[in-house]
Amino acid sequence: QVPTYEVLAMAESTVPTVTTFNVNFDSFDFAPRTIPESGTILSCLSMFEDLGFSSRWRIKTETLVRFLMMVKKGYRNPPYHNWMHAYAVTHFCYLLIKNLQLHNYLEDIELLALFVSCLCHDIDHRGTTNSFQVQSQSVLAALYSSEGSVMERHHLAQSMCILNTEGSNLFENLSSKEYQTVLDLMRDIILATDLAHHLRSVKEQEDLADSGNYNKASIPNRQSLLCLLMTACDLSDQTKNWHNTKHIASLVYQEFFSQGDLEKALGKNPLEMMDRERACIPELQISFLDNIAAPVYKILVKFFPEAEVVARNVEENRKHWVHIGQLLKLRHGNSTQAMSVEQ
Ligand SMILES: Cc1nc2ccc(C(=O)NCC(C)C)cc2n2c(-c3cc(OC(C)(C)C)ccc3Cl)nnc12
Ligand SMILES: [Mg+2]
Ligand SMILES: [Zn+2]
Repeated sequence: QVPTYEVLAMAESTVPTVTTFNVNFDSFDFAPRTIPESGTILSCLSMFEDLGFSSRWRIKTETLVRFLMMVKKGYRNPPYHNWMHAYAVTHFCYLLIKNLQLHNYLEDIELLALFVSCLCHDIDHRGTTNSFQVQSQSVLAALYSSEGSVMERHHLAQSMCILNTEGSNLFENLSSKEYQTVLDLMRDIILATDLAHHLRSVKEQEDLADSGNYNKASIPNRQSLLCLLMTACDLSDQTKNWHNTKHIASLVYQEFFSQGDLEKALGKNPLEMMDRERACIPELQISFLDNIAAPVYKILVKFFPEAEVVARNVEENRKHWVHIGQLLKLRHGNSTQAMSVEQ
């Protein structure tokens, strides 16, 4: 945790330009997890600058640095749902804004809300699912289970606390109307990161893309697109090279299997994907790509053909999983023992 004044000193002297980190920083092929965690705060600073948010919304560098440090500190350290996930998700949002002329589809304040939501969307995640909160009768379930989206409501509440803290309120110079709007948008966007919400909304997003009738003047159209873009950011590790994708799978299953261990200890039967005795990772990843990830990027490409490369990368990664699945079958017969991800 670099102390604020050091980051400030660095920031005040030169907020590094985005390409200071890597000339490829604004390309869909760039893997943000190659940035060391120690450089992520400054990298977020440079993304705010580069997107023109700091000047457009009169965000003081000092306030922005404090906000970023509070958000980063707000994340715990489970294998997957940690600060580096939030940073990678935020970087993909930066890529979308830089490469897809989103201002022709969304209002400026919606782009600000989307970008800040990416930073905050999983804050204080414990590495367990909504259903685990309910099963284990956690405090968060007691607070939010009647409304559903237990973890997402908590991520939102934590984000609001940071914005309400003196010195880290990013939106301090927005008008009261803008302020209310950006908070309402963050609520809709962060609640949209609940997988259950996504599965209910994806058909509508596909129909909108297929209709070719997207209308920037339509609030429901804009809301639908914002949810699609948020999910595309949340899953963006699947759009990078195989090395990245394989690494992410091992992080996700470390988290899932730990939850499965907890559920067994509670005398519950975990889902197969959470049970290290039963899960077959290649199979599970192929169905995750087919049923959840690939459809999101196919719809994205229908809206934005120039994003074609990300959908292609997802297909490439699927091929790798098929290959690994075949290798496993050859080596271990058809045993369904959970195998570490080889190669
Ligand atoms: C590599 C990778 N494998 C995954 C395998 C399975 C699942 C899973 O939840 N299956 C549940 C059954 C009922 C379908 C999620 C996986 N996953 C996510 C993810 C996405 C989420 O939700 C959004 C972003 C809205 C889609 C929420 C949480 C997570 Cl961990 N991120 N990366 C992964
Ligand atoms: Mg989440
Ligand atoms: Zn996430």
